[in-house]
Amino acid sequence: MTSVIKTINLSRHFGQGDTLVKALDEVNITIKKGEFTAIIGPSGSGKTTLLQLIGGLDETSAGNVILDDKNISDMSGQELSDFRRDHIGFVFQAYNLIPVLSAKENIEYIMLLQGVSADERHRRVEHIMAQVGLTGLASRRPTQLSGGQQQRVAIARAMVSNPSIILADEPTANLDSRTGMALIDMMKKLNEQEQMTFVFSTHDPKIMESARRIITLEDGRVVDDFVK
Ligand SMILES: Nc1ncnc2c1ncn2[C@@H]1O[C@H](COP(=O)(O)OP(=O)(O)OP(=O)(O)O)[C@@H](O)[C@H]1O
Repeated sequence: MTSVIKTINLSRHFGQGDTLVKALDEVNITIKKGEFTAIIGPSGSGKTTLLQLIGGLDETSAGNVILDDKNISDMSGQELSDFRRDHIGFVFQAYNLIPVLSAKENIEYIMLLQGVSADERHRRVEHIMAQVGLTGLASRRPTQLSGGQQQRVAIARAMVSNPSIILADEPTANLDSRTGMALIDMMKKLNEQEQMTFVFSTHDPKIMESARRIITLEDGRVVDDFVK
């Protein structure tokens, strides 16, 4: 299998001297196409930092991130933002839904930026909304949807333009455990059907169990990497 994500001695430090925090410390991970991987670890262990660096949302202190055989650490701002748009789907708290847009418009947004035709956008939105169980809710604004439905919109939005990688930072946080599990089962199904690579962080032991690979971070280092 091809490797989609590779980190080489990836480090991210914050502060200096007495206040130096090694949020990530020489992390080497290879994730292959179609893997469904959970990143776990105690609070402050570096999960969000790792997902942000893999997604090109933050700058490395040292080391490299290779996505689809391209070194994103070498890319300029515009090149990186185009690459992100075309290769990565984000389900991040900071990238939440746009409140003034309907569910359908939120999902369509990136395809508009990509210049996808109206017919094709419509076709893809209908398809993905059915896949994530949102049929009939297209015209609702985020505030008119439950937390679980909003997360489904966020996942549909991340997946609709067929990125090779989906990065999700605690996608089930703020959901009750049944809704959280249903959401993870849906992600897993999509992962199996579409062969997209999923990497997500979680604190929830039940969610961890449903991952096929679990990478554990502690103090910015990989302390365990377990494939079922
Ligand atoms: N912008 C920043 N400035 C300074 N320190 C930071 C910054 N971002 C993260 N850190 C520190 O880096 C370490 C890793 O943080 P990170 O958010 O990646 O952890 P996490 O495993 O995602 O935690 P949580 O489970 O609580 O979300 C922490 O010690 C954190 O305080």
